[in-house]
Parts: sequence; C-alpha cells; structure tokens
Amino acid sequence: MMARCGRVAVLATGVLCSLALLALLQIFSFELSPEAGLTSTQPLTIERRAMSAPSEESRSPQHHLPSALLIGVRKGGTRALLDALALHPAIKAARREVHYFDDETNYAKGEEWYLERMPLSRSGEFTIEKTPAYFTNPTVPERVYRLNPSMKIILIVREPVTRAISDFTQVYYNRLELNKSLPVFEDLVFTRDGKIDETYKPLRNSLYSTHLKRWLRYFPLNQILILDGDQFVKDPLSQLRLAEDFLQLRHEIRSDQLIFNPAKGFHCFRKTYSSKVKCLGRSKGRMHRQIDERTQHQLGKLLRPHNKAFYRMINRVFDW
Ligand SMILES: Nc1ncnc2c1ncn2[C@@H]1O[C@H](COP(=O)(O)OS(=O)(=O)O)[C@@H](OP(=O)(O)O)[C@H]1O
Repeated sequence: MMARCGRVAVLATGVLCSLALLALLQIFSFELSPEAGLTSTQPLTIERRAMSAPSEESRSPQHHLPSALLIGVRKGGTRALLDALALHPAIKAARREVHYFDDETNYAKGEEWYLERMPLSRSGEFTIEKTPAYFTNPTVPERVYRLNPSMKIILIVREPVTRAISDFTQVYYNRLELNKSLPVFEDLVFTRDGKIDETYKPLRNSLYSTHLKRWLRYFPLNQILILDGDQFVKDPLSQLRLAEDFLQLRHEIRSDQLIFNPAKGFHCFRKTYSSKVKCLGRSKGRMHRQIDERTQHQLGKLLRPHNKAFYRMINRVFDW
C-alpha cells in the first residue's frame, strides 16, 4: 500500500513538473517573438528563436569589394598563389585579372563596375583580386588607398633575373604568335654603356624597390605581405600559411590539396578529395628563352643594388 502511494506521488510530481515546464516554455516562446505568432512550445522552436536569425546578407551571397589585393609581381607565381588561396573555404577569388586600378577606362567606370566583377560571397568571407600590373603602375597605390586604406596587400616576388627572363619569354611568345621580328634579350636589357635599361618593362618589373617605394607612401609595411615565389614553388604550404595568418584566417588549406606533378615540376590543386586536380595552363612554367650564363651573371650584378634597397625597405633579405 505504502509502495503504491509512493509511485502515485512520483507520477503526480512528474506530471506537475511537465505542466510547469510547458507553461514556462510557452511564456518564453511568446516573449521572444510575439509578432511571429508561433505557439509551438517544442524545444526546437525555442532553440531556433533563441539564436539570432540569419540576416539577408549572410543568407544570399552578394558581390563584395576585395579586402585583399594580390598586386604582383608579374611572373612571380601570382596565378598559382591565387588558385591555392582559393582552396581556403573563406576565400573568394576573382578568377580574372580585373585591371581596375591600372586601366584608365576601367577606373573611369567606377566602383560599381569593380564590384560587379567580384565573385559572390557571404559576409565573413574574404574577397581577393589579383592583377600583377598593380605593383608596377605608379597611379595604383593612391587609388587603392582612396578605395580602402585598410586594404591588405600581398606581393609575391621571385629571383629578379629569372623573373625578367620569364617576362621576356612571355613577350617573345606573344611576338611569335603575332609573327613579329624576335627581340634579342641582351639588346633590350642593357644600354649601350653597359648599364641596365630601366625603361625596358620586362626588366623594370624586376626593380622591386622602385615599385615598393610608392606603395609604402600609402601603406605601412605591416599591411603588405611579401611572399617568396621561389619558396612557393618548392613548398607552397609554407607561403600559404603566411598568407592565412596575414589575412587572419584559420589554417584550412591542407597539404593533400596540393599535389606535386613531376612532369610539370609544379604543384597542382584540388578543392576536395573527389574533385578534379587542376594544374595551371601551358603558359605557366614553360621553357624560358635560352640566355647566356654570362649575361645572366652580369644582369644579376647590376640588379644587386636594387635588391639591397628592397631588403632595406622590408627589413629582410633574400638570397639573390
Ligand atoms: N603551381 C604552379 N604551376 C605553374 N606555375 C607556377 C606554379 N607555382 C609557381 N609558378 C610560377 O608562376 C609563374 C607565372 O607567374 P604568374 O602567374 O605571376 O604570371 S603572370 O604575371 O600572371 O603572367 C611561372 O613562371 P614561368 O616558369 O617563368 O612560366 C611559374 O614559375
């Protein structure tokens, strides 16, 4: 008899407690959203309503102006770096070079035009654009600053003699396609009195200090990440980690997304295990024009003062 009474008491307490809980839940739900007219007292409803509802912005992807620019250097490995950065789930990269800040016609079209060329992204994601011409065009730093003084700037550099030969090779191939007379490297990079011809663009692009000086007038050094393009070829993850840190993103690019292709001598990329491995096209990592060893040595010697000026600017040395 006693045991039966006890069981009834426990049962009654349980029912009372459930009723009290239900009443509480109803009040809670009503207080959270009276206008929604939701009468459900199920915990799921409460859980959803207790969290802030996703804003329109975070639900539908939109175009956002870039928060980071990969400004160059031409032939420094900018395409590979951009593709590798795009493996990060929070990075949205503009596929094409937009040439907004360096091209007068594009710049005149204004910010809306630029915005429309950006990939769709959600808030919290990071939009990045690369145009290597930005690094060397004198009008660009001020224009970038005017758009966004907090813009994060990324520059990937490469040993400057090889970079100049790569740049020259590109011009050479373009000429080949156009059937124009083929240039001779030595005639273009040296002046008659044996100096370097700083006006010859494929060489001028290797004068890193000349170009960086202009950027430093608008952006402090800690807003400019300088990556090592030669190191990036050997060990891409080392440079990608630096970029993730600089962009204040978690380390989410994984080594299994970077697949070395022995035939190409470069890494190729894949987003997920099941996605296709993508290598860069034939114009990246192609055979350079054969340039005499002595010419290369002489060019390296003449570029050294420029390299040293660059090291002083960035408080760091490379082995060139
Ligand atoms: N993963 C991978 N695949 C292919 N190529 C790679 C890669 N990583 C770096 N590189 C180097 O990128 C060089 C081309 O640089 P850019 O992409 O900056 O060239 S461009 O300025 O956009 O034309 C290209 O230069 P060249 O070898 O002189 O063609 C490569 O050395």
